Amino acid sequence: MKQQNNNTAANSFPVWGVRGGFFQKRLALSEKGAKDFITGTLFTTLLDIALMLPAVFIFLFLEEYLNKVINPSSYVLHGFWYYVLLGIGFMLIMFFIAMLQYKSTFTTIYDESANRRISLAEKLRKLPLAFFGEKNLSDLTSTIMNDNTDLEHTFSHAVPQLFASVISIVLIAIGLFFYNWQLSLALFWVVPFAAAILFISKKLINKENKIGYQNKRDVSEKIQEGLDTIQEIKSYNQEDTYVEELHKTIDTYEKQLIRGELLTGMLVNSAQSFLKLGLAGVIIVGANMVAAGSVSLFVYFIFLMISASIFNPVNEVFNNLAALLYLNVRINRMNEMQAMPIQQGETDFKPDNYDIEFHDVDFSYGEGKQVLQNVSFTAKQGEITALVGPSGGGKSTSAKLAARFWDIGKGKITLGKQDISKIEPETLLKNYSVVFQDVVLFNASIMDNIRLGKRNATDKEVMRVAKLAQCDEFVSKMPQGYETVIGENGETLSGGERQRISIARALLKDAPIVLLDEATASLDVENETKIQAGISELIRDKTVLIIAHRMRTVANADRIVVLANGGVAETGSPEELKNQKEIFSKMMERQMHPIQN
Ligand SMILES: Nc1ncnc2c1ncn2[C@@H]1O[C@H](COP(=O)(O)OP(=O)(O)OP(=O)(O)O)[C@@H](O)[C@H]1O
Repeated sequence: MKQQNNNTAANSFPVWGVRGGFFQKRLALSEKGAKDFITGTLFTTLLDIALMLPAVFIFLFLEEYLNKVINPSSYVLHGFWYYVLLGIGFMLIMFFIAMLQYKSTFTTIYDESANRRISLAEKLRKLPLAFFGEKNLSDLTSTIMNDNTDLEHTFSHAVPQLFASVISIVLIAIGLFFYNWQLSLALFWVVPFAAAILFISKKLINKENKIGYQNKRDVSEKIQEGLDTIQEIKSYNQEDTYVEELHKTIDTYEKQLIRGELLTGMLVNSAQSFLKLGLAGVIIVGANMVAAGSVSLFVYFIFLMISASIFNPVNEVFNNLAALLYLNVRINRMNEMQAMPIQQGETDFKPDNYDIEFHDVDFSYGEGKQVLQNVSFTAKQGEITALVGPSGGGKSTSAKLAARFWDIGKGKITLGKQDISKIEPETLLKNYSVVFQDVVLFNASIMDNIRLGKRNATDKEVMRVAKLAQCDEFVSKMPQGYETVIGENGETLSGGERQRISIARALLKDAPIVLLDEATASLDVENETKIQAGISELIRDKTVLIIAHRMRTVANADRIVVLANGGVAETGSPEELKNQKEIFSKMMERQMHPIQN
């Protein structure tokens, strides 16, 4: 069974070409979100039109009663209570439309925003590790959290209002032109000019927005960098330099913000002021028409009332103009993330055996230098294969490639004769227990941290593997034993304790392939010896790929692969390689007699 295409996998984000597809693509909405957006816009339009009801009420009332004052013999059809009921009716209509508009824009937008965040997080989960090497993590968090929060605001306030004000003004304008085209012309002549001001200024504001967005990201990256490297900053007395750089970055952002606000404010104010000329037009033209007797005082009065409030929704749009123009920048960022290619493959994977074979593998990280070249070796099931060699030779890279953390450039890596690049990464990784030197722990209890290896493991199972991994010794000294919470990334533990938890986790997972990359490097010799029993259980009958700088750790391996300068320099049993007197034997010598060397 082939894994679903990335675009359809998570909450249909975004599926082009279906109904509402235009809004989906343009506004980075889900299929449901696009439909909700259309409903929200319709209700906002209805509300904008309903806001004219007080004017309609006054129109109807005055038409009847003013007529009576001017012409006492005229007949009054409706009494006082009719107008009381009509007023209440209009108020109820406005109330219900406002309620529906609120629900269809605000409530649904927050649902959509939650879905969008989940969808982006889901996408991130599926991206290859290569992606995270190239991207700044604070930038990704900022896209998922901050950009989405800003979009929430823009989608609930500005975007439906933008569409609604255009639709409602066109509809009201058509009605008014039929009623009195001269006064309507006096009111609406300003619209094309105000639109032109905005259209022309859009480019300017967009340019400022782009710079402002980049500056904002620079600030959050700088803060993140400071937090990540706080230890180094303190130990090398770099506080002043860091604070100075942070000041500079914030200063640039602040200046840009002020420049952007001034520009937007200036352009928006000129467009808003221009719209006011519509009311002035009605006052002047209407007064002349009343004087000439071509329009009644009453119609003039009604037009004045409508003119005073008809552009209110547009002003609301103008007030959110910067956010509206920012929309594109943010949506492009999200679409960019959604469009990133993910690793795909078969989800139905049942190999005959668990031999890992590298066939002429070439690999480089991104555009950088070639890290592996023509690497070929086999790690057999039931055997321990040790990768050794000088630092930077490509050992960790090979171990990670064996689990498809990255995809290779040339050649092939197979597991049980099946090409791993054709197997869906999560399916593949179910077959691996991995212990790296950089252990990642969660701010949870020790029990839960170990249970990560097998979610449904009982407490008894967890304790058994914890004992094998020599966790008992330090856990028994903790206040709540296995229930002790170990802080963010296990900050309350030593390096060796963290590694033991990681080994217990791998023991619990009990997968057929075991990758141990400097898994015991942080342990002292005594603890490493004690833990060997646990490791022996972990690796029994499995395919084991082990990386260690300590030669005593790899001395019991069945096969040694020496990686140097990105290629396989030697391969054979430890005994064979010792006799060859090349890299491996020299490394052994050097560690056994460090002084002579
Ligand atoms: N994420 C990465 N992005 C770019 N280059 C990398 C990355 N990881 C490793 N490299 C480079 O790839 C080469 C091989 O690194 P690798 O970690 O595989 O070596 P190693 O043999 O495991 O070294 P060591 O014994 O020091 O751990 C090195 O030149 C290293 O700088």
